[in-house]
Amino acid sequence: MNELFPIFLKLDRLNTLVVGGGNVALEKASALLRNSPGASLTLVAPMFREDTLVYLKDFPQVILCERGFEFSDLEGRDLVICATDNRELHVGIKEVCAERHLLCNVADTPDLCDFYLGSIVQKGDLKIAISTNGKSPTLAKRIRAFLEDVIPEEIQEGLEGMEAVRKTLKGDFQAKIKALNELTKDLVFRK
Ligand SMILES: C[C@@]1(CC(=O)O)C2=NC(=C\c3[nH]c(c(CCC(=O)O)c3CC(=O)O)Cc3[nH]c(c(CC(=O)O)c3CCC(=O)O)/C=C3\N/C(=C\2)[C@@H](CCC(=O)O)[C@]3(C)CC(=O)O)/[C@H]1CCC(=O)O
Ligand SMILES: NC(=O)c1ccc[n+]([C@@H]2O[C@H](COP(=O)([O-])OP(=O)(O)OC[C@H]3O[C@@H](n4cnc5c(N)ncnc54)[C@H](O)[C@@H]3O)[C@@H](O)[C@H]2O)c1
Repeated sequence: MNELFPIFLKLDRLNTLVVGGGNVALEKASALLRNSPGASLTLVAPMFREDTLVYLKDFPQVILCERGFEFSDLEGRDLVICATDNRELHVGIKEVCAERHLLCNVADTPDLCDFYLGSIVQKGDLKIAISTNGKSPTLAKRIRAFLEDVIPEEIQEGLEGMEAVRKTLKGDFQAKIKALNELTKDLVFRK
């Protein structure tokens, strides 16, 4: 059984640190920024790969610190993602994060993670997060691609229609739920 609990974070209100500036750091930072372009994000690394620098150019709020990680970098953070090539450093950072009740993800190291990144399907306002409980990120990627393909773009119109209706509904909470269930009961998605 997958016992992970998914939540949807407002990353523009949280302060996230990515330790590392190479391929894996780019993968994790781009996963965050693809979903939350306004994410408040800092990367610290003595070396930033060209690809990372090019990608991050489009996100002026992202702060780059070109030096080795220091424990003071953890001050004021809400989330930390370790993505360097130094495992001992990751173990040390994870330890201090635990002491400070800071949520920490160590890329590709499930044992050290408080949370995993998921595979994310996005269609307008609809977002679906997929987890395989760490069993197979590749399968998660395949399922994402499948869902992206079968969920129609028109889902956004449906969502906007429902939003408009729910704003106009009068009556008590139970009556609203009944009306909304009635409205959506025959909804079938076809491509
Ligand atoms: C979803 C996604 C999010 C993201 O990172 O953005 C993500 N990994 C992605 C891709 C991917 N990662 C890897 C491959 C190579 C093929 C393969 O191994 O399958 C591919 C596929 C590819 O790149 O094509 C390597 C890998 N990953 C982990 C390990 C360690 C281990 O399993 O022990 C190793 C071996 C490293 C090594 O060999 O040394 C571990 C984790 N990777 C997770 C997330 C978490 C579990 C998510 C879940 O429950 O499914 C978890 C536990 C922790 C974390 O990192 O958060 C993103 C897909 C985005 C998308 O396209 O939709
Ligand atoms: N590239 C991949 O897709 C991949 C896949 C599986 C596993 N890995 C493993 O993941 C690790 C990272 O891979 P990568 O390709 O991102 O490497 P990389 O060389 O591109 O990046 C490593 C980053 O870590 C930074 N770093 C090193 N010491 C640091 C410190 N003290 N403080 C802050 N940053 C520091 C470096 O400056 C660099 O930016 C490696 O151990 C690699 O074997 C990589």
